[in-house]
Amino acid sequence: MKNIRNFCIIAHIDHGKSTLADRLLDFTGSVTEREKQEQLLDNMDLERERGITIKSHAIQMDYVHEGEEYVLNLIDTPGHVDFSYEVSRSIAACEGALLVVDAAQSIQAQTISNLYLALENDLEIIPVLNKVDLPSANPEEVTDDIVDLLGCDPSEVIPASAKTGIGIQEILDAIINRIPAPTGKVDAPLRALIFDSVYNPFRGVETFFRVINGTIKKGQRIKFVNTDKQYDADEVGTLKLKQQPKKEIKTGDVGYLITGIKDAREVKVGDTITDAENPTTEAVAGFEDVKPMVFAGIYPVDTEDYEDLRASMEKLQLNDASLTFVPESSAALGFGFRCGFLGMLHLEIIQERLEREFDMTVITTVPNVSYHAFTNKHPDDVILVNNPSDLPDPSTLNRVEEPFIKATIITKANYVGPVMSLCIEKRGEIVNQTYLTTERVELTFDMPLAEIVFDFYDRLKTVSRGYASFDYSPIGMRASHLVKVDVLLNANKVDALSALLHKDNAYDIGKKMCEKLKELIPRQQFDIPIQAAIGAKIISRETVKALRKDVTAKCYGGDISRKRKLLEKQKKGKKRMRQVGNVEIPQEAFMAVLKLND
Ligand SMILES: Nc1nc2c(ncn2[C@@H]2O[C@H](COP(=O)(O)OP(=O)(O)OP(=O)(O)O)[C@@H](O)[C@H]2O)c(=O)[nH]1
Repeated sequence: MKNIRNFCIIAHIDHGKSTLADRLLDFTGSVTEREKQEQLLDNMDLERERGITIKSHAIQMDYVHEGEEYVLNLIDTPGHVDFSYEVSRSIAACEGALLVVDAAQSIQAQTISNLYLALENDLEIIPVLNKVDLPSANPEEVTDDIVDLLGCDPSEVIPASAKTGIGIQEILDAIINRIPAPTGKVDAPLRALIFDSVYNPFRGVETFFRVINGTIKKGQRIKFVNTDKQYDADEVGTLKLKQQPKKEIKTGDVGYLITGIKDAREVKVGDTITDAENPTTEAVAGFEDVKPMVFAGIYPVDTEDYEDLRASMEKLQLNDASLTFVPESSAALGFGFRCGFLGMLHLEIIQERLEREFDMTVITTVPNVSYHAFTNKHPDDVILVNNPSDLPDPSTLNRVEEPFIKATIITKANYVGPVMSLCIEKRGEIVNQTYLTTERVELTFDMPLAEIVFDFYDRLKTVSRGYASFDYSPIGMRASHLVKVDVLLNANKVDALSALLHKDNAYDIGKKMCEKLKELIPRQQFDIPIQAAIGAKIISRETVKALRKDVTAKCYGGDISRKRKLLEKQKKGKKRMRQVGNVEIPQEAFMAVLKLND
């Protein structure tokens, strides 16, 4: 045990975690020349393309330091706020963390939120000043920022470049000298923390764990404490670039487990693995079920594809346990699903995976958060509103509550004004303002989560010219005054375009929505009135003017098959459009409310 080091890399998004991980693997000879590929750990296609880490992964390196052999377990963590629960579990599996800070960008919101997570878990922090090779790097100033933040000595900050390899040796030495070896009871009953799992279509779910006490052996009968299910450990092993089966994994070490589980929902990150016959009395603390934060409807473009869509969603869920869905129907779109996501990025990823991996073309409706409604008749019973159409009739409504978050924004002093006005416009209340240095300010707001879902992040980037970073955590439900704004196209209510909005914004957003829809809905053979309404009251109106062109007009007389061909061609061009009543609505229109400021 004394020669094991378990560590993770924490950083703000794009500060170079994955690149640094690659360099460490290189340096320790954990990858052969052939296996070398940019961003080795991001092995999902989508991860590569977007250059972000979606799932955490672990990898083991062997390293010889002053003649002694060491095993280094690196746990790579995702940087985006949608996946922060996974970061917290990865952190709980380590004794130390490399805190990577970009030498040009300095400390950002997620640097701080991840650092707090690491400190809560008593991790040894090794600050790494990355990207010192950049011409725009500002090493002295950023080192000062790090020293201020951590209260450490400037000499503890390691200047490095994950790109050119500067400082890698120093980082490895620091991992061995500064991070404590794991402690744990070798003879105690098995107690292991699940920090991640991935779905493998051939082998079932692969579970990644860190042994806290005892040993896990191949063939052992084991139990997951929180789900209370038992399995046989068909295979256990360590995580080199490829998995290496082993007879057992001992206290302090990190490994993988295969039990033939086919459904990702059975394996919960944060759960405890123990021996079925001789279970541990204490589960690893802090287990929580991941809750979806954002909901949206997903519908097939072609109503006939509903069953295919269901099958695809089921398969996707086997592989992404944080996705939830229930069937719903919409008068406008027919049958589909109301899906729950961790955040907007997660929503985008699911939509893209449905298209790429399952060849499904889908329409996504306006995302909303989950509200709590209470009626006058049963003022104590919560009605969950995950869909605008679930909101009880306003006349029977006692009150509505919406989820609030604590938002932390770090920006430059010059941009405090615009950032504050944006947050206040988004119904935020300032809680705190701290100068981290003379240049950099940390602002804390209580804000409704719903306001973050709608275009907040993009606007924050714009008002701060990119110099603002943002992080949030939920702080519970608070009373709110909501109204449902409906949209009527050609006098037909399109339920899939309805949105729940705060009373004060409803008129303004309703008006902007009509204007935006006017841009997005293609002109057709007739005038299309677009109206926004609250209840029976119309609050805004626009019109899409009629178009006179008829694609088949030129085909007078002649062969009917030519006409069909033209219509066929036109239909292809109409992909991702839905016919509602007699109006064709493109996919963008369903998301119009998110793009009101474009
Ligand atoms: N010049 C320079 N660029 C670097 C260095 N380290 C990383 N980069 C670049 O910075 C960008 C982001 O690096 P990543 O390693 O993907 O960042 P990350 O923190 O893993 O990002 P997420 O996985 O999305 O959280 C990439 O374009 C890297 O090539 C460095 O030391 N010097």
